[in-house]
Amino acid sequence: MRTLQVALGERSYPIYIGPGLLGRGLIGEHLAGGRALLVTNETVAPLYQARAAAGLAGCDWRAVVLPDGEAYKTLETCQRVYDALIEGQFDRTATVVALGGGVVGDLAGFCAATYQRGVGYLQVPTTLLAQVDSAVGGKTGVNHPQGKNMIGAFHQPRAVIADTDTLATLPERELSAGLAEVVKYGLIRDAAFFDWLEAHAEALLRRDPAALTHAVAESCRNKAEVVAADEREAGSRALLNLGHTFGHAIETHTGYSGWLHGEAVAAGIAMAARMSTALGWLDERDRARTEALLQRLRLPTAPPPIPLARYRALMRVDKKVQGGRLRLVLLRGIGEAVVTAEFDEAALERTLREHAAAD
Ligand SMILES: NC(=O)c1ccc[n+]([C@@H]2O[C@H](COP(=O)([O-])OP(=O)(O)OC[C@H]3O[C@@H](n4cnc5c(N)ncnc54)[C@H](O)[C@@H]3O)[C@@H](O)[C@H]2O)c1
Ligand SMILES: O=C(O)C(=O)C[C@@H](O)[C@H](O)[C@H](O)COP(=O)(O)O
Ligand SMILES: [Zn+2]
Repeated sequence: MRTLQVALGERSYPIYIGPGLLGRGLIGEHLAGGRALLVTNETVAPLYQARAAAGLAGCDWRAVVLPDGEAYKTLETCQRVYDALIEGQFDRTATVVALGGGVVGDLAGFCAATYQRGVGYLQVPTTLLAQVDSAVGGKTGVNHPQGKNMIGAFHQPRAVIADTDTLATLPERELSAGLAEVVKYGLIRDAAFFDWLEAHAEALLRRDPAALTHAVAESCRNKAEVVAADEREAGSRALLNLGHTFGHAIETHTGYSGWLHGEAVAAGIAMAARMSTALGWLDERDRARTEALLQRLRLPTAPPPIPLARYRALMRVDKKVQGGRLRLVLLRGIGEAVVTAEFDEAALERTLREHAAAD
């Protein structure tokens, strides 16, 4: 087992990474003596609820099983979690245990942040995307029909327990989606990790355990450092949004179904790279390396056709907009990104026009 730490003073917490962690009692050890509500979904429950129950042996807990899918990451679904907490007479010593992918983690974390003005929660991620990204850092929330993650709260978990055995049952498409966020860390701050990903793309796709564990651990290390430096995204944390302004627009446009978050982020990263090259900031060789790696990982590098005016409007529904000005994460090189509003609009226009549908 690897253990990392997210260093946030009194809100610091461990990230455990390794095989066989679900049944090892780690969940029970982090309940701080209170009762637990396990939040999971209809796909994950039959696969892993029994193993999580072994990790909760001797504890007082119950479960709520939600419908599966990004389209259910809504306030309406939160209501089901609140109902379970109230019907189960959970008090402020309760711990919410999020067992599942990023949808379950974001939603259960938000319920924990808001139930009785805030109770503790544990992230027990079972997708690659959740293990490398969403379980770490305390961004919780749900979608609004007009914009991704528009309702939410910063609320750090008490621990992250990433059992890498769960990745064995992940559909191939979901594995690739998680790899999009892994590539992101290489691009924004870790050129050596990007080189490693180029050398190990096939090993990752065939789920070589050592390669997957390394990818999870290096991703968590990078994310923990970024979050520790800027917990509430006053500045540098926004780099973790590489590709997301383009990508969230795809997810909203498609009604949170059809495109996976990681797929939309991959297309968004490729678009951010093209725009960076159009601005003269990223050389063509590094842009081509970026696109080639995403493609080898079986990820899309272009958005679906979206009318230009709609794409522009969707991109403005973004938490990085300040004073009406769009800010984007753009690349200066592999391993070097900036968040900026200072770019030539023509480069953005050109990037959007390349793929736009007729208005
Ligand atoms: N909070 C953050 O910092 C952050 C970061 C990145 C992404 N996100 C959010 O995370 C979400 C995407 O997360 P995701 O990619 O995990 O999607 P997801 O939660 O929808 O999970 C993907 C699919 O895999 C299934 N699944 C989960 N574990 C499985 C397993 N071990 N075996 C088989 N199937 C399994 C799920 O039921 C689902 O059908 C988006 O809502 C995104 O906005 C949040
Ligand atoms: O943790 C962060 O910060 C991120 O930006 C990670 C992203 O991968 C994630 O998709 C996040 O939810 C996007 O944040 P948002 O603030 O743009 O909704
Ligand atoms: Zn993301």
